[in-house]
Amino acid sequence: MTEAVSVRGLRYAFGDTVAVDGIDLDVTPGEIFGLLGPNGAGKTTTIRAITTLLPVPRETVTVFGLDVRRRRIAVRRLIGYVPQLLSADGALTGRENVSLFARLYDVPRRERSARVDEAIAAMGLTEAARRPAGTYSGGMVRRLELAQALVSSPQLLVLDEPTIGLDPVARAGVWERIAQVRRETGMTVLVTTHYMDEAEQSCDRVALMHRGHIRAVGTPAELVASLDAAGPATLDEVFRVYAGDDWDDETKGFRNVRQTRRTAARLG
Ligand SMILES: Nc1ncnc2c1ncn2[C@@H]1O[C@H](COP(=O)(O)OP(=O)(O)OP(=O)(O)O)[C@@H](O)[C@H]1O
Repeated sequence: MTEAVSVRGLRYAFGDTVAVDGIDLDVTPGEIFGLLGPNGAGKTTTIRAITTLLPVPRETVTVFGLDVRRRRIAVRRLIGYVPQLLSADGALTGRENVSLFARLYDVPRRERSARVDEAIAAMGLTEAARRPAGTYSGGMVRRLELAQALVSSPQLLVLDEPTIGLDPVARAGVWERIAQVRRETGMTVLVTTHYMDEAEQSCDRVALMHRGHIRAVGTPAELVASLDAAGPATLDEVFRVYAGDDWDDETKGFRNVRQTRRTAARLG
């Protein structure tokens, strides 16, 4: 089977700073895959390589079998990308914002209006679409940005920290919409986040990234089970083992978490 994303030995440095240090990664078509890690782990750099925005060597990254270096334009047509800092134009209505992207993505004129309406509806913004985006809440702006990315009907939706800075209700709303789109279209979703609880609930598989390396890959349940904790562990705890202060001494990290959990269990 052709993977939606395949990364082999990707390394990327900004001067002396090695942001990504030789990672391998496979994203299966149709899954919601979470790339998790703290600030500076290398998540955004990885995403930018996958979305053709960084010059990477040939045969290190493919998207649906297409090499991102050699087939840049074809790859871009397959991807809907919502970067961290994108923002909608507050002076335009929601619908105008999405229409702008439909034109940018070259959505055929005949289909444009229907596709704009579909993307807006998928993000639950039909009522609000006539209002200027400047009147939207943070969660609505994020959902509008998702609608912008969806209007080209991408096969791979790439989201960099889609819920950062949102309140818990708005965060849940964004994830609900992402899950719904995946259910209805079978679209592959690659998402970065540092909210472990969200990843645990919403991602089929996750990769834990730390200091440019991928430390573990699996379903949230597999990773939690791998911790061998005394009581039910959370992905947050798994992550702390891999990315916490104890990371330099892995064994000690595992022992510490187990110890903490045993103590907690004893204390009731
Ligand atoms: N344009 C750049 N120039 C120099 N260094 C950079 C640049 N972009 C990223 N870096 C460095 O590369 C490393 C990885 O950054 P990256 O943005 O990929 O991490 P991240 O996991 O996405 O974190 P964040 O969530 O904070 O964006 C960091 O040490 C960062 O300072």
